[in-house]
Amino acid sequence: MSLSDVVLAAHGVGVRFGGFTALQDASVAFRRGAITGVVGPNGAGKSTLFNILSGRVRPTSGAVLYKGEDITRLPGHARARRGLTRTFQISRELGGLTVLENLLLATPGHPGEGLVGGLFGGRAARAAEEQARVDARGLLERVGLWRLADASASALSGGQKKLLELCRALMLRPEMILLDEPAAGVNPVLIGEVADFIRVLQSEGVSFGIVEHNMDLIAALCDPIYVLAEGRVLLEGSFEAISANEAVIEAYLGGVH
Ligand SMILES: Nc1ncnc2c1ncn2[C@@H]1O[C@H](COP(=O)(O)OP(=O)(O)OP(=O)(O)O)[C@@H](O)[C@H]1O
Repeated sequence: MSLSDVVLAAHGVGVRFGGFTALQDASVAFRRGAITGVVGPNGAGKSTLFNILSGRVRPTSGAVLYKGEDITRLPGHARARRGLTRTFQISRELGGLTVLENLLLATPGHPGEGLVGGLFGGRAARAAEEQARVDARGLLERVGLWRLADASASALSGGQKKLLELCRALMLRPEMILLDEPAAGVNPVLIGEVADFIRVLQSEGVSFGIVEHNMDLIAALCDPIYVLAEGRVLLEGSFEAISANEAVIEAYLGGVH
C-alpha cells in the first residue's frame, strides 16, 4: 500500500487506563475509498482504537495520521472539520429535538441554533442555515426519513436512530467516517438498507472504518479487516483469510470459555 493510498492511520498506538492496558502497539491503515473492518471479541480494544482515531481518547504512545498529517493531539471537533467524522455504538440523538433539528445542529457553526434563538445573524449565517436545510433534507430523503423530519428523534426506532446518526456525521461532508457498530440494535431489513447506503457513499468517494460484531455485514462490506484481541492487532486480511486463521478462531473461542 503506497502512502498516498492511506487516508487514516494509527502507528503503534497504545493506551493505559490506570494500570490496565486497553490497547498496545496497534497499527492500522485505512485505505482511501475502502471500507475497512475492525473486529474482535468483547473488550479487544476496538472502540478504544476508534476513540483514539477520532480524538476522544489521547493515546499514551504512538501517533495518528490523517491524510499524511500528524493529528494525534488534535481535538475531535477539529478532526471533524477536516473531514474525519464518526458515529457511536449508542446513538447520540438529541431526543428533545426533531429529526431535522438534530441534523441542523450537526453542522459546523451550528446554523440550527438560529432555530432556538441563537445569536447568529446576517446574510452569511442565513445562507449557511439555508444550505444546511437543503443538505439535511437531501440526506433525510436518501435514507427515507424525510417524512419524519418534524417528529421527535426519541420516537425513532433503533435502526432509524442509526441512520440519523450516520446522517449527522454526513452533514459535515466527511471524507472518512468511523462507524462504531452500525448494525447493533437494528432489525435485519434496516441493516440491509444501512449496508446499501454505506456502499453508495463509498461509490461517491467516502472512506469507511467499521467496528462491528455482525459478521454478515463485515463479510458483505469490508476489505480488508483487522482482527483485534486483548488490546493488540492480531492480523489483517480479507474475510476469507481471517475466518480461516487459527489464531483468530482461538481468540474468539477463548472469549467464549
Ligand atoms: N475509559 C476507560 N477506563 C477504563 N477502562 C476502559 C476505558 N475504556 C475502555 N476500557 C477497557 O478497555 C478494554 C477495551 O475496551 P473497548 O471498549 O475498546 O473494547 P471493544 O473491543 O470495543 O469491546 P466491545 O466489543 O465489547 O464493545 C475493556 O476491558 C474496557 O473495559
